Amino acid sequence: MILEISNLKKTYGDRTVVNIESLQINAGETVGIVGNNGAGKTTMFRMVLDLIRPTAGEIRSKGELVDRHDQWKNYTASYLDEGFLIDYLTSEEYFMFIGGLHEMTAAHVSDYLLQFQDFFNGEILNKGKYIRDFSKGNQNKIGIAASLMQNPELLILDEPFANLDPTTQIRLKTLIRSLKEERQMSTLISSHDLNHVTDVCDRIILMEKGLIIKDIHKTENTLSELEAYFAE
Ligand SMILES: Nc1ncnc2c1ncn2[C@@H]1O[C@H](COP(=O)(O)OP(=O)(O)OP(=O)(O)O)[C@@H](O)[C@H]1O
Repeated sequence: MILEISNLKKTYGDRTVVNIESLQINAGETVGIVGNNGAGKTTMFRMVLDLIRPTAGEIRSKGELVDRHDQWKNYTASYLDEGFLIDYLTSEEYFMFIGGLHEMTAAHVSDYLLQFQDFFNGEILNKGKYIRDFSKGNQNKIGIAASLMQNPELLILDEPFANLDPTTQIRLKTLIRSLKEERQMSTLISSHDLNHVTDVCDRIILMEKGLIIKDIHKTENTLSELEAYFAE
């Protein structure tokens, strides 16, 4: 079990925005989190990554409480938003910086980036631009590629398909699938794109007002089931 959540609550004032009794994520699963604006997806991710403190409850990664231990940081990578980037660096400088944190040499970083040629689609490297001057979609690509530099066992992405062009959306799905197959990587993806998320995930969790309303193992009916739910 890579992640185990129990009785997790986050309250702001008198509003409970996350209220998850129990959720378990198994190693190798690709899990999509769907739900309308304000459902609590990002807040849940922030608690899982120990970026904000729960009001109550526990989050364990491989059995260890994430707010008490650091071991999970060695195998957990994430890209939630552009706040994860360093906007006054160029993309190359940023990759070198992140690579340095993982004890990669400059040559190793350059070599690593070769596999992202398709994903970057010629828009990321050698542009002589600071990260702040890239489009949101291209910032996404930089953040996702950088998050994967540590060879994570668990990857957490917040709305990764938003702002990506259709070609890159498809390439991102291919990338996630191949990392699952090659390395048994587990992925948590929040998304408003029901098509992409049901396509790439084996399990879909539907949240509403902080609660888990459905936890579905994907079948050929899942997309239409979700579409019917959101059409109501
Ligand atoms: N720091 C905060 N103070 C007060 N309320 C907050 C805070 N952070 C989040 N919220 C509220 O918590 C609720 C859940 O927000 P969250 O961003 O987790 O939802 P989400 O499912 O990620 O939504 P979206 O699909 O719009 O990204 C929202 O109503 C939001 O306004």
